[in-house]
Amino acid sequence: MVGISDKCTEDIARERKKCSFSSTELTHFWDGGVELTKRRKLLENYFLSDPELKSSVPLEYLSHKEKYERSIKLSCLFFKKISNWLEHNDTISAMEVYQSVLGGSLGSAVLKDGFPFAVHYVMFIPTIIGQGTMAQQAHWISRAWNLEIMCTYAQTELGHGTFIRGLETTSTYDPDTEEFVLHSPTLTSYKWWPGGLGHTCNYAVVLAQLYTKGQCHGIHPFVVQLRDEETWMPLPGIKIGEIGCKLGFNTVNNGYLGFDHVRIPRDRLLMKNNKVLKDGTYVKSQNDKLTYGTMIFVRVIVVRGVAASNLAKAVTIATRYSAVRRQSELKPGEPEPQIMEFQTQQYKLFPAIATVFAIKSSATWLWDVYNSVTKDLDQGDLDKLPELHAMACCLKAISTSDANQMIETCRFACGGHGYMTSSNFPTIYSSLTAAVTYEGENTVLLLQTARYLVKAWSQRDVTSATITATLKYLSDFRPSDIYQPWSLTMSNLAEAFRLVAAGKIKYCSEHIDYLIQKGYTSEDAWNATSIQLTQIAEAHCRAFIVDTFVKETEVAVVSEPVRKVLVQLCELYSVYWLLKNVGDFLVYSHLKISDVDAVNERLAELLAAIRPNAVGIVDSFDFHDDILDSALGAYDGRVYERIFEAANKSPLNAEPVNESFHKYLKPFLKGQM
Ligand SMILES: CC/C=C\C/C=C\C/C=C\CCCC(=O)SCCNC(=O)CCNC(=O)[C@H](O)C(C)(C)COP(=O)(O)OP(=O)(O)OC[C@H]1O[C@@H](n2cnc3c(N)ncnc32)[C@H](O)[C@@H]1OP(=O)(O)O
Ligand SMILES: Cc1cc2nc3c(=O)[nH]c(=O)nc-3n(C[C@H](O)[C@H](O)[C@H](O)COP(=O)(O)OP(=O)(O)OC[C@H]3O[C@@H](n4cnc5c(N)ncnc54)[C@H](O)[C@@H]3O)c2cc1C
Repeated sequence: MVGISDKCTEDIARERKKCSFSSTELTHFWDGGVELTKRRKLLENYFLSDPELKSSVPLEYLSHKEKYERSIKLSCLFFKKISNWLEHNDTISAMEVYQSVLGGSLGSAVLKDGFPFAVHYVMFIPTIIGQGTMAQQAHWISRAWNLEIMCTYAQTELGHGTFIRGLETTSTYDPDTEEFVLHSPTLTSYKWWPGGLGHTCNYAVVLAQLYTKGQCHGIHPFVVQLRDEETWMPLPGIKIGEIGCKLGFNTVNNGYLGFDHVRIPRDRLLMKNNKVLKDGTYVKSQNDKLTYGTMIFVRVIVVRGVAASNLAKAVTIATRYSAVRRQSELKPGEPEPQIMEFQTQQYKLFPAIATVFAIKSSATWLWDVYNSVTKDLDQGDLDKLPELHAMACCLKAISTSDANQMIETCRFACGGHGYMTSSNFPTIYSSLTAAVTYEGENTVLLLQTARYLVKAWSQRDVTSATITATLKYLSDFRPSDIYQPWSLTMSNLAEAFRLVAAGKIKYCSEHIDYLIQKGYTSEDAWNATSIQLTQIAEAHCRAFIVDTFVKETEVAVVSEPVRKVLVQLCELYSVYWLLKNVGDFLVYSHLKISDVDAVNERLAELLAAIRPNAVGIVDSFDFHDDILDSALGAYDGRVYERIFEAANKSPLNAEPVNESFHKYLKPFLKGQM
């Protein structure tokens, strides 16, 4: 084995030497500034140097029960450590610490398969903030924040996840006792999926149909105690358990929950937006969609915290591996090349790198808009809520769906070794692919954005004076019939994406109108157009992402070599997605068949231009080896030794002959069985 390691480390060191820009500078850009890089590293050092948070046996070799028990032990140690940090350091805010633990990648170094406490922070506390009165916030946030109680968010039921108006759990107000009575009338009304619900949480926000004075007012959030605070026994009338093994998230303790006429006080209804008075009178808020606010928040944080972050990990592993893995021949008789020399390999990796940066720039925009709209909502101004909802839906859907496919491609790019658990692809993939479904299944979210776009199309002339920035291209739209020469400038590419989006929105709107004229109901016309409707949401989202990425490369405060890399990635993102949907560009933009060769040429040029910098670019994501947790992707490139070390952690290798030989195999082979 001597020599292999040296060769790999030499290969990867050579890659770093030929980099044309400062990887550290790009790290600062990625983190949002030098100071933020420093703070991230400080936190990583604090947590990752603690031997208590390290596990000797890899998670995959534990039983389901052992995995859960270890996840609780590690979560407690981890969150205790967070409290200690916050007590002794005031340089980094609590919000930032929790963001890097739950929303960044740090947590995954401790609990690979997810935290059973995550929903407590990511959904329960935000729901109390968004839906609770000041008094409710004071009470519940302080209890939850101080970890006196452990909570989850129970919305989805066995029968309904998407169509939340169809939830079946009831909460009926009894004015005589000033209580609500929670009940699960059917098996399908059982809550199903909430993170930590199984055995970890003793409180939950429960979404239930509110009945008062014999009338149903739709779904509302209630804080419900599920388990005794001392004994942790389920309270009377509460039927609770864990939902069993899943593709991933096996340490998240997703649970089920049913109610048998469980009584809770009136003030457990979160009443910031809607109220029930003591006598049972219902007081409605200005917009019933405010109840859906927590979902917007999670969609917003998933874009960067889940999609960009997991894709960045996957492409770091695959790119570093491609720099040290040698295979086949490019030219007869020459030494085996690094697999990254193959153009097809570059095509698997570099668009994924570009997508990470593209998602990140849109995620930053989304987070800023979320914060500004939240402030407006607090002042009673709901004007920008529809745009935020539409953009959160399509960005969550497109970012997770791109990351899902590209993580698989990164695994393919690593050949057989990518299939090993020690590559870390299985965990990265399983935690990301869950996000395609949770917090709004992606098709459903694209249709939400499409609904907004079709409405905007019909109003584009009337509202052009006040139209929001993300829709301005609709009021500016002129069909591309008039010949204009095609050019491969970034401004022309961005314009082409807008033309495709506008052209497809126009087509869908006209198709719906046509079907209605033919006698379809508007609902049937919508359903009969829904494949194209999901595509308009994607086209709108791509145009937005390209636009945002272009603007970011223009204004980024970086050196020219770094800007050059960003511009190449931005162009690659655009050219890659153009060629993936070339038919649309031929139909709706100024692109002509005779221009397509030049676009393909440009793709090849960009791949070749990015090639020497590829390792440097993924290095700039600056993943600590413990966070990447991959035999294929560690910084030093010692791939083969790590694969071997990981294999030897298999419990089967602890003894030379397994007892099953004596019990079964031997008798079988000797014909004695
Ligand atoms: C960084 C790390 C972070 C996280 C990772 C760690 C841990 C977390 C892991 C997992 C957590 C997962 C948690 C969950 O999954 S919780 C459950 C989430 N569930 C969903 O998302 C359900 C999806 N369904 C819906 O959102 C809705 O039901 C619907 C699909 C939108 C349909 O609702 P409906 O009432 O039928 O609405 P429509 O009739 O279609 O529309 C009416 C009207 O309302 C507008 N609308 C819809 N939703 C919202 C919203 N959220 N905010 C604002 N406005 C909304 C819609 O556009 C329409 O407007 P019109 O003007 O056109 O009438
Ligand atoms: C790992 C994980 C963690 C989760 N955590 C939580 C949690 O903490 N709390 C919680 O409450 N929930 C949680 N969920 C539940 C999650 O939010 C739902 O699974 C999700 O919203 C999808 O709903 P569904 O399962 O009912 O899918 P369905 O709606 O049944 O989807 C099935 C198919 O039907 C299609 N479909 C449905 N409606 C439409 C439509 N209107 N138009 C077109 N197609 C449609 C979908 O596109 C999909 O192809 C979690 C789920 C997972 C996987």
